[in-house]
Amino acid sequence: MFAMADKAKQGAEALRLAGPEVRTQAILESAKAIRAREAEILAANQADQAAARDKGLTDAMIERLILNPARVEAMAKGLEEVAALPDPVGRELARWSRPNGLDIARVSTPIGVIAIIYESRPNVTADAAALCIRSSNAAILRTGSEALNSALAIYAAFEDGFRAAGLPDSCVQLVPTSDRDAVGLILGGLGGAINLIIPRGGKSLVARVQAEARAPVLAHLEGLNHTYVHASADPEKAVAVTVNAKMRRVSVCGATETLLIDRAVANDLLPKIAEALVAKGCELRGDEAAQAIFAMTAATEDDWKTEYLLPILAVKVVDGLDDAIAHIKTYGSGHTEAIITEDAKAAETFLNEVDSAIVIWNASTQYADGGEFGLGAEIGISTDRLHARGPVGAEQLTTFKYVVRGEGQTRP
Ligand SMILES: NC(=O)C1=CN([C@@H]2O[C@H](COP(=O)(O)OP(=O)(O)OC[C@H]3O[C@@H](n4cnc5c(N)ncnc54)[C@H](OP(=O)(O)O)[C@@H]3O)[C@@H](O)[C@H]2O)C=CC1
Ligand SMILES: N[C@@H](CCC(=O)OP(=O)(O)O)C(=O)O
Repeated sequence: MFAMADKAKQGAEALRLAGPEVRTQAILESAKAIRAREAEILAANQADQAAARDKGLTDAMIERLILNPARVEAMAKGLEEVAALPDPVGRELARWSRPNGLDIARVSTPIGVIAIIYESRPNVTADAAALCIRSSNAAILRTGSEALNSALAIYAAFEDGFRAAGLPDSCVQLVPTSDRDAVGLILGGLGGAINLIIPRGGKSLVARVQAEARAPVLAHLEGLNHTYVHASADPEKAVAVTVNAKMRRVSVCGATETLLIDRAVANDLLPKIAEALVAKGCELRGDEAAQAIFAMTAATEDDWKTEYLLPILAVKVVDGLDDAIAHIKTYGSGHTEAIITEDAKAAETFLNEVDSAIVIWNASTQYADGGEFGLGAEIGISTDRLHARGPVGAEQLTTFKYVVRGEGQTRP
C-alpha cells in the first residue's frame, strides 16, 4: 500500500502535466479497451456472481454486481461522456485587480491523490477512474470485495488506455486484494500521501472511517431518505413518485426508506399509495395511524433509523410540514429528501429548511445521481458538508489556488 501511495504521487504529477487532450485520450482509449475486453470482463464477473451466490448475498446485492453486454457497453459509453466533459482544471474561477496593481486570479487545480473505498458495484471502478483522470487526480481504488475480479478486469482496460495515451498506470491503481487491512492503511493516510479519502458505503464503513481516518474525508455514506406526501399533493403524482422512489431500485443509496404522509390526506391517499407499493412486492411497516388506515406490520423505533436497501418501506402519518421536517431532522442521514405537493409555499419551506445534500420537489429521490444531474458520471453522493455536497463529478474533484501577478510591488 505504501508503494502504491508513492507511485500515486508520481501518477498525479504525470496527469497534471499531461494536458487535457492526453487525459481525454486516456479515457477514450480505456473505453475502447473495455469494449475489446468485454468477454474477459464478463467472465470475471461470472466468477464474482458465483462466489456472491455461494456467500448468500441478497438478490438486490447480486443485482448491482451483475454485468452483461448492455452494462459493459453502458460503462464504455459513460467513459465517453466523461471524456467529453470540459476539463475542470486550470479554469479561471475569478480574477480581480487590487489598487496597488496586483492582479489576482483564482484557478482550479486537482486535489492530488484520492483514495476511494466503494461498494461491490463494478461500474464504479470505471466511473471513478475516468472522473479522476478527467480532473487530473491520481486514484487508489478499493472496490467492494465481492466485485474484485470484475474490478481487476475493468482495471486492465485502463492500463491499456494509459499505455495508448503515453501515461503511467500509476495514474489510477486498484488495490488488488480484498483484505480489509488495506482499508485501514488508506484511512491512516499512507504516510501523508493521500490528499482525500472518499468512503462510499454503509454503517460498518462509517464507523470505521469515523474512528480511524487520519486524512481529509469526503463521505459518501448511507441514504436514509424520506418522501413526504403533503396535504396538497396531487394524488397521481404522490402514487407514481412514491412507488418509483422506493421500488425503482431498492438497493441504491437514493431509494426512499420512509414515507411521511399528512394526516389530512392519509385516509384517502395512503391506501392508493400502499396498494401500488404492495402490488410491486413492497412490505410496509407503519405507525399506529398508518396501520389503522391500511393493513401493515407495526413499525418500531428502529424502522425510522433503518436504511433497508430492500423492498420494505417505513410509513408514518405526520401532522403537517413542521412535523415532517422534524422527523427528517431526527432520523435522516443528510442524503436526499422529497416533498410531493402542489403548494409552492410549502415546497419552498421544505426546500429551505431540510438540510440534506439533495432536496427535491415533486420528483423521485432516485434522481440522486450524477448522471441524472448531467455531470456525466459520479463518484457518488457526498453526504458530507465539505468540500462538496450531493453528486460528485469531475468538477467537484478539484480545489483551487491563487495566481498573483505583479510588477515589482513590495508590501509597505
Ligand atoms: N452516498 C453514496 O454515494 C452511496 C452510498 N452507498 C451506501 O452504501 C451502502 C450499501 O453498500 P454496502 O456494500 O453495504 O456498503 P459497505 O459499507 O458494506 O461496503 C462499502 C465498502 O466499504 C468496505 N467496508 C465496509 N465496512 C468495512 C470495515 N468495517 N472495514 C473495512 N472496510 C469496510 C467494503 O469492503 P468489503 O467488501 O470488504 O466489505 C466496501 O469496499 C448503503 O448504505 C448505501 O447507501 C452506496 C452507493 C452510493
Ligand atoms: N447514484 C447511482 C448509483 C447508486 C449506487 O451505486 O447504489 P448502490 O446500489 O448502493 O451501489 C444511481 O442512482 O444509479
